[in-house]
Amino acid sequence: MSALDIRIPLNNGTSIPAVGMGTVCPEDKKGPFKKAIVTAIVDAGYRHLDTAWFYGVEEDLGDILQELFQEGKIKREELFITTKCWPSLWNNPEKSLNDSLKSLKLDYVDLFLQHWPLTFKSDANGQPPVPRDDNGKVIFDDGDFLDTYKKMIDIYKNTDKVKAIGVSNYSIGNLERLLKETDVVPAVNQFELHPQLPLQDLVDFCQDHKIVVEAYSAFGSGGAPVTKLPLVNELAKKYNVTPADILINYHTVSGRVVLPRSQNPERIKKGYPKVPLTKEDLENLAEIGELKPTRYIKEDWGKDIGMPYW
Ligand SMILES: NC(=O)C1=CN([C@@H]2O[C@H](COP(=O)(O)OP(=O)(O)OC[C@H]3O[C@@H](n4cnc5c(N)ncnc54)[C@H](OP(=O)(O)O)[C@@H]3O)[C@@H](O)[C@H]2O)C=CC1
Ligand SMILES: O=C1O[C@H](CO)[C@@H](O)[C@@H]1O
Repeated sequence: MSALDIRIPLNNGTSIPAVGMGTVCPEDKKGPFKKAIVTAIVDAGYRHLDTAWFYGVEEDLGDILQELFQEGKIKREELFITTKCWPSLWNNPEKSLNDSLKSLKLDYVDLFLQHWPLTFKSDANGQPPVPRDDNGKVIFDDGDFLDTYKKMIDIYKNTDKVKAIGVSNYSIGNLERLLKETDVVPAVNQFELHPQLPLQDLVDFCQDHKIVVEAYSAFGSGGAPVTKLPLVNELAKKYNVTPADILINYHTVSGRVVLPRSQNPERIKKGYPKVPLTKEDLENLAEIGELKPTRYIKEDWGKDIGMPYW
């Protein structure tokens, strides 16, 4: 039984595979990228890819997908593909989406996210992606971050380019504003989440409003520090699985999506078995972060968005 086979219903009547392959690709891993994606889809059975305009991988990903489609290894409709609008294109999400579709060589994505509730002051092509002044400080635009989501609603309602829309890195306060001022509840909210950062209030808020939670950096990002926690390793021994399996199931047994990244074909091929974590296991895991919250992705532009423990 594989966690890769679990699907979670979305509030637009479709569903999403609970485990999605993360596609952030460090510069030194660009070589193994193709092998990683092909292994994920063909050998491991991943059906969900999480990418973004910002990641700089969409052109390569598009080439890889075309090859797989042409070889008959997978069909477009069997895949769930997410992309995201970066804050440097906050006032033109349609351009962000069109750029992504062109690079990915796709007609539509299954999910289009606002990457951050932020506005950067960049040019009409979204360059530079992160504008900074001479002191290195991020240059924000004076627009309203919610305008991006409002324009995404227009795309959702008036085109066939996206099956669902959602948000990422939205705090409770940002979601409250969105729910008050717009008429499309985001299908998902994607944010950092793992036993060292359980964010139970935000998770509950999302689930109460039928917004599926997507966990990013579930291993703690580069070097996978969360896999090294003693309790995670004890549970791995108890269930005869790997620490990574425990961290994936921490989300999937709770009805959440999780987006692991790996460039290691052996790890990818193995996939993730279902692990019957108990309520007590989940509470003990979350207690780690309740006692000592630890966030691994602490981009300087994110410190004022209202997310706890920045
Ligand atoms: N919306 C947003 O703002 C953000 C979204 N994301 C999304 O989430 C995805 C994942 O998050 P990310 O921060 O990239 O990284 P992860 O938390 O998934 O960690 C990746 C690291 O874990 C290692 N790893 C993978 N599998 C295992 C394993 N079985 N055992 C031990 N180590 C392992 C990888 O090494 P190796 O390659 O050698 O296996 C790599 O060093 C991103 O790719 C992106 O799609 C991420 C950050 C922000
Ligand atoms: O999605 C994202 O990935 C990077 C970090 O890996 C982060 O800045 C961005 O939101």
